[in-house]
Amino acid sequence: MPESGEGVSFCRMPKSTELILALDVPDKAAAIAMLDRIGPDLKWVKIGLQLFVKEGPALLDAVAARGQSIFLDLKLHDIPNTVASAIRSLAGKPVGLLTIHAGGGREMVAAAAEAAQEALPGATVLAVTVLTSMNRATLADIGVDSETDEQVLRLARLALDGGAGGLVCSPQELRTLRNELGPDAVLVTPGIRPAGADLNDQQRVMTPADAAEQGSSYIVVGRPILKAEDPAAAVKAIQTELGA
Ligand SMILES: O=c1ccn([C@@H]2O[C@H](COP(=O)(O)O)[C@@H](O)[C@H]2O)c(=O)[nH]1
Repeated sequence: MPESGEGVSFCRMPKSTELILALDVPDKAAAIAMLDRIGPDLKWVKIGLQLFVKEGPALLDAVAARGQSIFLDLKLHDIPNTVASAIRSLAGKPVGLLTIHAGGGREMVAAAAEAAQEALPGATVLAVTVLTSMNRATLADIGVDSETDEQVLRLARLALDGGAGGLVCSPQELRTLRNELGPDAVLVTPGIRPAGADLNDQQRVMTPADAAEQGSSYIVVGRPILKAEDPAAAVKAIQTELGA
């Protein structure tokens, strides 16, 4: 819970911020080549839809065998039974973090959390709040007439109430969520761009250093590393920004 002193409210922060590489490459060969180029200093790798759809669950074992922890970013969003069944299909796989969409509702989140407890003990189910590629206008397009941070907070409360172990949000909501949830909440933030980097399709962004300062548990970075001339140097530069 937030602390306050002499009328000023402030929030304690998590001890450190870890980098997760979004391994958005076409296939296993490209994935392994990229991990070889980056080397052993990277602890966390995010496998998303592009790579998982192409290679299937066996890829998880191949990456884990290299000693890296896996964030499986499937953003599951379906009726509760289907989401729970998909998670049960992952039983025994080396997954440390797994995403579902908070927008699937409380029952879906609860079914996912329960299935993960059985099938993936030790994994944290993260609920995606509002995608970092969205803003006030694109939320309005889908009929959500709220400020982005209000919608993030609404979905965050629902997801944690339903049993999610953490949240995916943009770094721009970190201050609000830390104040609300305290230092122990797992807050994972894509939408990270080193100063001067191309935003691509991201809308709600922040630099690695600022996201760390605002209390991100894990930052997720893809294209600024994958497209860099020297991905290992890009990883090192970000880790240095994080104070690692
Ligand atoms: O709200 C979200 C949720 C997930 N992502 C994922 O993170 C990476 C970001 O990649 P960049 O190349 O650094 O933009 C990507 O895999 C997304 O699927 C997100 O961006 N926003």
